[in-house]
Amino acid sequence: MPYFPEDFIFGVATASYQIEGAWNEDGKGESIWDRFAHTPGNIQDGTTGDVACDHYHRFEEDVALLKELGVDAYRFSISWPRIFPEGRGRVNEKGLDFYRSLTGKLQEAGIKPVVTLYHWDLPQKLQDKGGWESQETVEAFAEYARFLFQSFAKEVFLWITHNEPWVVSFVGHYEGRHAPGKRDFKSALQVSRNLLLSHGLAVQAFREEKTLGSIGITLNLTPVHPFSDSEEDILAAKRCDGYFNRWFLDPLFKGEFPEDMLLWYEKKGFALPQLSEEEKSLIAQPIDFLGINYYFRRVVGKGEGAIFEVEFFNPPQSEYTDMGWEIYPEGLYEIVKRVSEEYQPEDIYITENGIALPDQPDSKGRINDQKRIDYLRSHLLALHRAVDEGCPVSGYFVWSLMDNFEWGFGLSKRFGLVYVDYTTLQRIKKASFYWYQKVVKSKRVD
Ligand SMILES: OC[C@@H]1[C@@H](O)[C@H](O)[C@@H](O)c2[nH]c(CCc3ccccc3)c[n+]21
Repeated sequence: MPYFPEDFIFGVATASYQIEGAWNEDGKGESIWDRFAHTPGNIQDGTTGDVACDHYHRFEEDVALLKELGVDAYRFSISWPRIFPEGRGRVNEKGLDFYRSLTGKLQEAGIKPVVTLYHWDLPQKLQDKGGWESQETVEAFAEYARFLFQSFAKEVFLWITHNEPWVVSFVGHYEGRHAPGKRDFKSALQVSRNLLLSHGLAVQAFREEKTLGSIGITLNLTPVHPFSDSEEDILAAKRCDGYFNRWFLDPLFKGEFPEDMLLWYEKKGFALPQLSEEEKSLIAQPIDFLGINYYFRRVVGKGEGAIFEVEFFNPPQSEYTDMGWEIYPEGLYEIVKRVSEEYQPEDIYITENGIALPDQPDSKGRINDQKRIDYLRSHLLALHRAVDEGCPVSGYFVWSLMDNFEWGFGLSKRFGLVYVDYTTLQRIKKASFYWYQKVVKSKRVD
């Protein structure tokens, strides 16, 4: 019966734009996701985060759910434009008050706050001046981070500078499926560089302000397997591993972008200016932990696709989630082992893992999401193997506490341990809520 260490942290995760609503209340400035979701055609089901779970007004009820769940920690993100409506300069006191109230309620409930500084909702005013392609946003982020370290100097357990710089860079600026909806590979490369620089400046500010707690960054990492053992499929998998994983892991832990990827991009006409020695040491300064978001693996082979010349495969014998993602629990073990051995992070937290299912209440209003219980169990067992083999993993956060606004898919994808009825905003605890409650209490997965 696998037990996790007594001090292992079990939590759940959310993000500001996905749950808060109150998109233009109490002095909050517009974010790029407000703009993106208000632009017809961008969100598959035509919904927006204008209300979402209305967490801004219902946070006390939601903290009560967290207390009932019994989690050790709760990961949430701070909405930058709620604090600085124009991105920098004027502070919106009511925005700051909201997060003071939230952290106060968490403290009362004995739950450790885990704060993500940036989970994609950039102030629109900064986007109007170039967004993450611009040095101004890099500097504004450092000011925003420093202000939060000063404002919450003692009450935060973990600080995460960025959530998934890969998604911000390539889904937001190359694939165009996320805000700001650009489709320009050169912009995506420039954005990835600026996100890393802004991360470095924030870590520096954290150390200078002598803020309590730990600081790190969260990456979405996916094992990449070749479709066959042909030379060209193996090379395609290596390219994809560089694109999805090593592009951020190498600069953060080795101070260099991966050489093979720089050469490949140059060959494709996208030369990235060299990082100066100072920039390399800024990006690669020591962090206290690496956050890993794990959901699925990728299986690839040689393809004619434009920049990467790869083709993605969906193994027919696997099961898939409501997002169309393969269910592959061993991938969590694989990625933790690989990162531990190749990059030797100080510490690792699994900052997201979860599954979207077409959850609906039955005739008695119950939601028996057994498939979510099976998904979480299999991934926790895979994680336990890595912990048992000595990998430095200190915690695990389920995505998500409750159903919420799933970016380009809107409100149609449900990841929560708690169901949200978007017409009444009623919260309904799913079967997985009670299952996870027992895991958190016993530190055991059976
Ligand atoms: O999709 C579920 C969650 C999002 O709701 C979180 O905000 C985000 O941090 C997050 N990342 C991933 C995996 C990476 C990914 C994101 C978007 C598209 C494809 C893969 C899954 N999720």
